[in-house]
Amino acid sequence: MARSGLNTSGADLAADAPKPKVTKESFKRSLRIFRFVLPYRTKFLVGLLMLVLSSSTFMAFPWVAGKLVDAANNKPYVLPGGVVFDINRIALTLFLVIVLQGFFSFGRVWFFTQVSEFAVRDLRQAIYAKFVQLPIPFFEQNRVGALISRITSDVAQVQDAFSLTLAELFRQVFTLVGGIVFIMVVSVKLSLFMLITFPPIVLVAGLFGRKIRTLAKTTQLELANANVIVEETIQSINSVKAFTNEQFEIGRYYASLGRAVQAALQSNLYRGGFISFVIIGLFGGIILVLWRGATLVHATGPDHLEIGQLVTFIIYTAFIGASVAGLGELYGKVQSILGATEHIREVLDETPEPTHLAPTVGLVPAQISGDIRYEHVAFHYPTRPDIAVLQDIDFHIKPGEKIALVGPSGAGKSTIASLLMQFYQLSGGRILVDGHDVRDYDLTALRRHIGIVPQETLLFGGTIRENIAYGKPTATDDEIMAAARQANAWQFISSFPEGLDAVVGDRGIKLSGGQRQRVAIARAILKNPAILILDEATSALDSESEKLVQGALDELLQHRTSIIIAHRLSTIRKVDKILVIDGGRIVEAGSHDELSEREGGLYANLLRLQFELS
Ligand SMILES: Nc1ncnc2c1ncn2[C@@H]1O[C@H](COP(=O)(O)OP(=O)(O)OP(=O)(O)O)[C@@H](O)[C@H]1O
Repeated sequence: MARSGLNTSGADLAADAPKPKVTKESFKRSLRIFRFVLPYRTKFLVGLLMLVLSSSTFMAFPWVAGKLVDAANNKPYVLPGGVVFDINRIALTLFLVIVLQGFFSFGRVWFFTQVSEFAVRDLRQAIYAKFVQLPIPFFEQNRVGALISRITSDVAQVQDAFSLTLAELFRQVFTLVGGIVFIMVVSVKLSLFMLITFPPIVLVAGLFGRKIRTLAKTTQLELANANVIVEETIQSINSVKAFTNEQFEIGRYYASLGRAVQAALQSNLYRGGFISFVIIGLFGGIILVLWRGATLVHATGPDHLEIGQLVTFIIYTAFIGASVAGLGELYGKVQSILGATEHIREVLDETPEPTHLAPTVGLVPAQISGDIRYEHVAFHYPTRPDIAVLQDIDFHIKPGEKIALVGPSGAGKSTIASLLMQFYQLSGGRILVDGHDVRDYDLTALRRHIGIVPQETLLFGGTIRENIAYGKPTATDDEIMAAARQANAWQFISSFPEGLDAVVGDRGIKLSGGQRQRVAIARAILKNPAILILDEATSALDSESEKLVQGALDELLQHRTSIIIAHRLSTIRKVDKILVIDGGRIVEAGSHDELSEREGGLYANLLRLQFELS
């Protein structure tokens, strides 16, 4: 059976590629993600206003606090109109400033989080819609874990950006610029002295930051590798147990975690160094400024500073220091966000299959009779361009006819069938349905007329009803029950206390293989397609279930053009034609009787082999 899709292994780490540098270009590209905010721009603007107001009141605090110290020093503040502000009034103003700040901060959080929740919902929706509409080769070229992290962790980063990081970035820049303006107003001399201490701090912090980012990237990559192990083993837990490889997997995971921890420890060493550097630099700077400020308070003449002014100055200096440190941290965050938006953008920019287009593109047949013609079809999988999987496949099935594809494993049987569904582009030849090239049909319209019962049915985690109705979401209960009866499934469904509402468990694991298959058959009966692809897998069932499934299949096959991928030759004696496939070519064609009598033929050989085995 062709692996119809998900790439759960392989080594595509492209999706976890290093984060982009914060360049003008990357910034511009990721700004495109802001189109998801556009529908909520009013709320966003109100949030922005609240942010400006809360940052402004925050900046007013040191200034008013300085005036309070001056008032305590018998120098009350006098407004230009002559109104005197004594200690009580200034303290009251200070309180008012804080209350306002609290209010504006609430507004900022309230509006920004609303915008981020809605925008992120839309973003997730857009990514998911894109995922389900992307062609199968996309899923073969990307790892499931990496794709899931697009919609989980990458989106979470963007959510952070919308709700917190942006506001934080703005607040820090505002504090930095505002702080510098305010200290200049208080004392140019002291400000210049203070600013001399900053460039070295910023420079060293920048170097530190770069090192931390490289190390953090390694940690993330190692962690992602460890997560892939968890994901793969959980998805294939049966194989892990069957091969008694629990210890091996535990060891593999432990080793991978060990590498992640090593990388994290090294990164944290630098991170710790960075923090202590910022503390020492910051406080060292404050002490220097205090010392210089104290001498200015002591001095007389034009350089003299009031104590209140010094207090104001020191608090602003602390603000400035904190915002520089904060900006250093934010740089890393902005970088992660740019990385995340880049990943998301890549998915959103992928070209989807032309399904569900409105208006439709191409032929939209209300009915099809099911005449199928493969004309010199050649094909290779996009992931393996050098290997010709099919060559010169040429056959015709008349409406209502049944053909069987037989041949050794890996011969290309499932691939032939999946090409009818247009899961992949042909590399040569063409396929006609009712005389028209399949590419001329509207993709959704054509697929609606084709049903498939796969070799191994994975059900969705809901109820049996939901799983059967997947073939026709508008089906009534009566239709669902009728389909279940025809598929020989009603007997076991009605034996469950919850009947159709019985939950099938993740991927249908609460049902047996035969039961799952009958649910899949009921689903196909409900869909009622003109063309049916049947990947026979009755070999996995015991003879009782096989009889039930076979009965259900006979019911399903009636009056439909059918392509049966046969594994057990005993089940296809009645088909109109058998095509024997070997190495991607049709090597024999004919009825069962014709082929079984052909001396030295592949079919006759396969038949003898199976007969001997049974
Ligand atoms: N998604 C895929 N990507 C790349 N190669 C694939 C893919 N699916 C199948 N192949 C390769 O194409 C060839 C034909 O596979 P296909 O599944 O069509 O064979 P099959 O005859 O149906 O086999 P089986 O009877 O074992 O189901 C094989 O060599 C297989 O390895």
